[in-house]
Amino acid sequence: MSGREFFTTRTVAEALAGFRPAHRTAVEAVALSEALHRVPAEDIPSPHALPGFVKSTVDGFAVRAADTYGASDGLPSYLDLLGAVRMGAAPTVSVRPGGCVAMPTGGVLPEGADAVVMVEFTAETMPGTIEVTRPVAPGGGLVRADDDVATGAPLVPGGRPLRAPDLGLLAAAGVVTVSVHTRPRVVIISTGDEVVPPDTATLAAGQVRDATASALAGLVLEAGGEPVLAGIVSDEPGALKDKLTQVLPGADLVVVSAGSSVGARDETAGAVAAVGEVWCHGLAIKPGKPTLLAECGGVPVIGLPGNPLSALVVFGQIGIPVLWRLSGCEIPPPRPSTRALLSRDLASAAGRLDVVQVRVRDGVAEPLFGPSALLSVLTRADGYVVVPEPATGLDGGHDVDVTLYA
Ligand SMILES: Nc1nc2c(c(=O)[nH]1)N[C@H]1C(S)=C(S)[C@@H](COP(=O)(O)OP(=O)(O)OC[C@H]3O[C@@H](n4cnc5c(N)ncnc54)[C@H](O)[C@@H]3O)O[C@H]1N2
Ligand code: MOO
Repeated sequence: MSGREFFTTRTVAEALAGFRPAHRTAVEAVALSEALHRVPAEDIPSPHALPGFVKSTVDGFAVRAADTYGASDGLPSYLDLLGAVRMGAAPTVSVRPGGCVAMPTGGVLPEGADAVVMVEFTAETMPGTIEVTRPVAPGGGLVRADDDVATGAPLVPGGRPLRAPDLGLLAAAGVVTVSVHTRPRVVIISTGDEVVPPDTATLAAGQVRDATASALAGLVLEAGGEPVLAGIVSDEPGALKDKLTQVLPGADLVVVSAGSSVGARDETAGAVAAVGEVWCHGLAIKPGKPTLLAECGGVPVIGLPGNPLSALVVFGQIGIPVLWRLSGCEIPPPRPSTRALLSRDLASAAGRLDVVQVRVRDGVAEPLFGPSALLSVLTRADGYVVVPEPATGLDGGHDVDVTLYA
């Protein structure tokens, strides 16, 4: 052990508030079919009012509301049937006092009418005469031309990933291409002389297959980024610096796993300092203390702990919020969560954020313990519980928030 230590330890809250790259990815036009989960750079205004015409919301008869006032089973109103509106076509008749026009749901309200009475409250007692047994107020049974969206009003907000209904509203307004931020290119570098590619059939003593890069690539995809696997870099002095110099020009974010601790061969801090500026080295989080945050020529660089479990936890807490910001996402999607009864006490240190993996069964959250050298804890977990920075622990027997894995 060299006697080196973490010099610039920060809390997770400080990192989320202070490690906020100014860089945003470029904007590109994409077809609606490609736009799910992409982030519009700005509000997208509606070129037209929606639905665009006064539209019946029920099957029934277009009427003048005043002609139905006081109508009841005992004392119905009788109206002359003047014609019918066809779906998808302009009305060819108008409604005069004492008259009505048959309406399908979704039809255009004819001139002269101000409401639609539902067919359930009518009967054709004689051919051409409609009996109405319930009054309808003006505006009843219809939506106005701009009730959904007014001309020029935003269809969807900028800075929020597009959801399925957003695509529907854009399509309804005839907006078939949208300007969205490009997916951040996240370059993933694994380091360590012992780390070999996952397709290595037989391991020599002490070798491990690269678990972290594949898992990080999955997290990047889930968060809307484009993972770029840049391979495994040896612990040889200078190798990581050369790799960083090579990948930085094409990267929006660089993630380096392992080599962030304080051991004699831990190279990340030196390599990053040679090409940029270290923002913090050491994060008050468990697991994941050996984390390094840096900026190299405007590109954020995250040095993750070597243990894959710790690397994934830190990427979830810090890397994904950074990725969202890079992609122009000012309104991050909420992570799925549930409330569950914590089965036992959790101890923590004040000032440190603890991320505890849990299984959730029948509303009870059972912590999964084990050294962070064991990755399978994450595959067995249903989610995690956070012990926030100010707390010294959480008491068992109380409900806690569990963030769920999708
Ligand atoms: N004296 C101290 N020693 C350690 C501390 C500390 O604070 N003081 N922290 C421990 C913690 S916690 C972790 S996490 C590790 C992090 O160290 P490094 O970031 O330098 O990572 P390595 O030592 O290179 O690797 C740790 C472990 O993970 C395995 N590994 C690395 N990369 C991969 C990969 N891509 N896929 C699968 N497994 C990987 C590596 O073989 C090691 O077993 O430091 C502790 N020590
Ligand atoms: O932080 Mo280590 O990252 O606890 O396994």
